Amino acid sequence: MIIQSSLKNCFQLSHVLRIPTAGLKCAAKGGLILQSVSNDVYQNLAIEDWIHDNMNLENRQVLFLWRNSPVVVIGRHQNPWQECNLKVMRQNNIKLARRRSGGGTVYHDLGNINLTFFTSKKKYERMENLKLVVSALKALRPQLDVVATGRYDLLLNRDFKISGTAAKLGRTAAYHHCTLLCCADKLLLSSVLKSPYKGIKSNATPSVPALVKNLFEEDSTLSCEMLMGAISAEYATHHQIDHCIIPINPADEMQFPGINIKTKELQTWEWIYGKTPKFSISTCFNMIYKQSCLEVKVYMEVKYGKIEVCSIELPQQWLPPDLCDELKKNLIGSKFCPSEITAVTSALLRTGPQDYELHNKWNLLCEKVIMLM
Ligand SMILES: Nc1ncnc2c1ncn2[C@@H]1O[C@H](COP(=O)(O)OC(=O)CCCC[C@@H]2CCSS2)[C@@H](O)[C@H]1O
Repeated sequence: MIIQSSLKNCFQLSHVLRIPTAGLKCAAKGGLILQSVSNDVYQNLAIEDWIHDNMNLENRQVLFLWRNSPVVVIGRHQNPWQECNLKVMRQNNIKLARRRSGGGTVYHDLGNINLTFFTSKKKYERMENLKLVVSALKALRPQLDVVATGRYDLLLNRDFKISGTAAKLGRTAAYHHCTLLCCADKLLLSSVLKSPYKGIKSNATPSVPALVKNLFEEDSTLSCEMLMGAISAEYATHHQIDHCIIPINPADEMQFPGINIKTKELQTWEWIYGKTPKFSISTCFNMIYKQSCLEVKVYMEVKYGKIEVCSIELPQQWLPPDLCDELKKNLIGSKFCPSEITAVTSALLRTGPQDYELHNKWNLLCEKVIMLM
């Protein structure tokens, strides 16, 4: 594998990537292989957007290789509360990202490779790309049993998923991106992709869970570097271009004008959580107070990630209705998010009942409501 830092024998990157303005059209044709120097998911997703929006892909195909630090990546139309365990993610410092393509939820870490195939909309062909990946794997290890399925997964030994696919089709440009599991943390993968939240109803796209395997489990001599080298070599042969991988820095505003705004947007709460399709949650929990247990029923409707409707049912004799109403009133309009609800309830508790027992009961109720998020 040749990683070109000098860009000798490669297209001049600045020339190739610059936005085509009225007078400046990117002249270079053929294929291009880029690899991100960043492991930041938001930067890498932003580069995908940037290439999609700014590069002239009419006569050029681009393969972009990238890896991320631990993150769960949900599809454009998904509900993170339905798809993953946000508590476990917070505890393990695993980020959450929403991508612009549709489809299901996947887990990434440095043991997972991402491949993005950019083409014009006309040349967009997912099966061709997956066949290229299969050929690359076969070239590296002929004994591997890897096949592409009708839903564009790659399966190892018939039963185990090693790659998942999603795509974005623009007006003229398109990209198909897929994962490839080399040696990701499977324990974390399965624990973060299990939602503990019950009673959610929505029209969000559900994921299709599968048994997964790392290629490393089949052959422990394989590494991400070898896999990326083999895939880029296959891509170069297929497109009759030099096998050179151009490293790119997705924080380079000079090279990618406007990239930092794109990165910031992908990091906002409004994009990650706020784009969740409207949903409702109908659940109940038990509260133990002074050796007695009572059941609390909660119903909420959440739109743009914010609580729109809220009802909390609990015995009147336990907590005066006006206190419960006060809590509901303050929850409406707040983000369905533990840090925001903690701030809201802490402010309420400061001005709330001075009576020691009522204060404790109210505090307990607030804590339980926060745990739903
Ligand atoms: N990294 C990875 N690779 C392959 N399969 C995975 C991975 N993580 C989880 N899974 C399994 O796939 C299902 C979800 O399958 P489902 O088919 O619902 O979704 C997908 O495959 C989406 C792939 C998106 C690829 C993009 C490429 C760049 S950014 S993300 C999940 O429940 C697990 O069982």
